Amino acid sequence: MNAVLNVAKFGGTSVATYSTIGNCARIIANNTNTRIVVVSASAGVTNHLVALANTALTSQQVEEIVEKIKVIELAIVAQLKKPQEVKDKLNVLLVELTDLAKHEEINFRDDLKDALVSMGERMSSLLFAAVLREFGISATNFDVRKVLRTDSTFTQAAPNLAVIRQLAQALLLPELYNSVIVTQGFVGADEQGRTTTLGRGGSDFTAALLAEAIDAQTCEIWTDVIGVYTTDPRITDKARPLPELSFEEAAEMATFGAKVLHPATMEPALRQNIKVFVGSSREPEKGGTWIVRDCAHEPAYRAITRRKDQVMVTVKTPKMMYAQGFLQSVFTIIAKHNLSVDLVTTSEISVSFTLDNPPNSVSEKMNKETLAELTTICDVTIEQGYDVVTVVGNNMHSSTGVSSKIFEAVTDFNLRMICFGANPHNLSFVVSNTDSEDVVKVLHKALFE
Ligand SMILES: Nc1ncnc2c1ncn2[C@@H]1O[C@H](COP(=O)(O)OP(=O)(O)O)[C@@H](O)[C@H]1O
Ligand SMILES: N[C@@H](CC(=O)OP(=O)(O)O)C(=O)O
Repeated sequence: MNAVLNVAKFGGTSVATYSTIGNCARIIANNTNTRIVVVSASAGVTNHLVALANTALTSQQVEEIVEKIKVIELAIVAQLKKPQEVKDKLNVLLVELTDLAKHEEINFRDDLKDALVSMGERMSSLLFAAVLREFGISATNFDVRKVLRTDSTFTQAAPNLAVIRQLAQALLLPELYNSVIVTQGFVGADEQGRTTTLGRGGSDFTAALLAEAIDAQTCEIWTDVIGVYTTDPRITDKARPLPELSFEEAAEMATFGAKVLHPATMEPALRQNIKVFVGSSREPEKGGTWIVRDCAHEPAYRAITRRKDQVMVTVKTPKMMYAQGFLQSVFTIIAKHNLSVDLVTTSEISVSFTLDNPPNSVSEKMNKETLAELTTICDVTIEQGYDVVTVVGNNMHSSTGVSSKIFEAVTDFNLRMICFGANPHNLSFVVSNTDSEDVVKVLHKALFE
């Protein structure tokens, strides 16, 4: 067995067509250490599946969406030289998908939703392995549910690290001698064997978890950009790729909106010191970003991120001046509903905090329930229409002149809340969603151009 193991993850755009999978095949062939390949669903497929799972649709609308998924999958099959065996297996999966989509309880049962939404990765991994074999790479499609044990929090499942390690060492490691293992990102199974998912964008997390479980030294995230940039290149064409980042900086960027990485990806990397590479599967020769424990440089400003759709909650009670347990009661309610609070400020009688509010998600429903419960103990004001813009860097709170440069840049904007992170890597602003793009641009100009 290779002394050095690499896990390579390919995202939705890399797995979109026969030709983009061909690019991935060349990347895999170029690194003999790559023994596990984690794939996402082909671009667009998970969105279609989420629509099927979460929307009340007529049977004709269901048929139309299923048809769109079939078109994506069958376009890949159509280019295989020997399609028949794969076609038969794909048809079995498409029948399972259609049955789930038509299930009368699909919009109400999270276990069924996860079973349905996982189908994208189950199909793409089948096709991906077949394309690899046509490129002369010995490849086997492996059902990740045999090893990726999670709890039963459907749609946002949490991994059971000890069981994953044990199962991966027993079932996955021996397989790596024979061929490259192609498996599904984003998908897991609970103790009863029911399919779970790790939350949108969770394939990066799967790759890092499997890398940790098999003691891999590196984990590659292949996507549609040539690394992690100073800010989302879709916001400004002045954004530039970063050669190097620390685990902490990357975790902060992911948490505060850099979609290129799932927020939990850095946890396994940090625990086991696994170097993470981010690069473009279309242009691998252009290099990418290495995320490592110790960087050669720790600049004051590394990057700017934006996290959209934040809800700002202010809770107020005159009792706070006397009641020591008030803050605890508020955060107990928040924790009970599994909501994560990002930014917090307090005054004598009020506390303001932001909650993430992605549309059409479970947390939107939970937000409503949480707020109803909060109103039983205090006055609650909810403000919507905010984004959080974050400057990620190092020692921003203690270096002279660093924060003043940031504040000077944003002086023309109304800043609803300002927060230095509890760690030295983060300075965040809550701003109106109509301003956030401009705030990112002026900060980028001031700090990086
Ligand atoms: N700081 C950043 N650096 C690079 N890409 C970023 C950053 N912030 C946001 N992105 C966005 O992340 C996208 C890649 O993530 P994603 O679409 O989830 O890819 P994949 O499907 O390969 O997982 C890029 O196209 C880019 O627009
Ligand atoms: N397919 C899932 C998981 C994922 O990580 O996808 P991607 O790597 O394309 O962001 C999603 O769309 O959420």
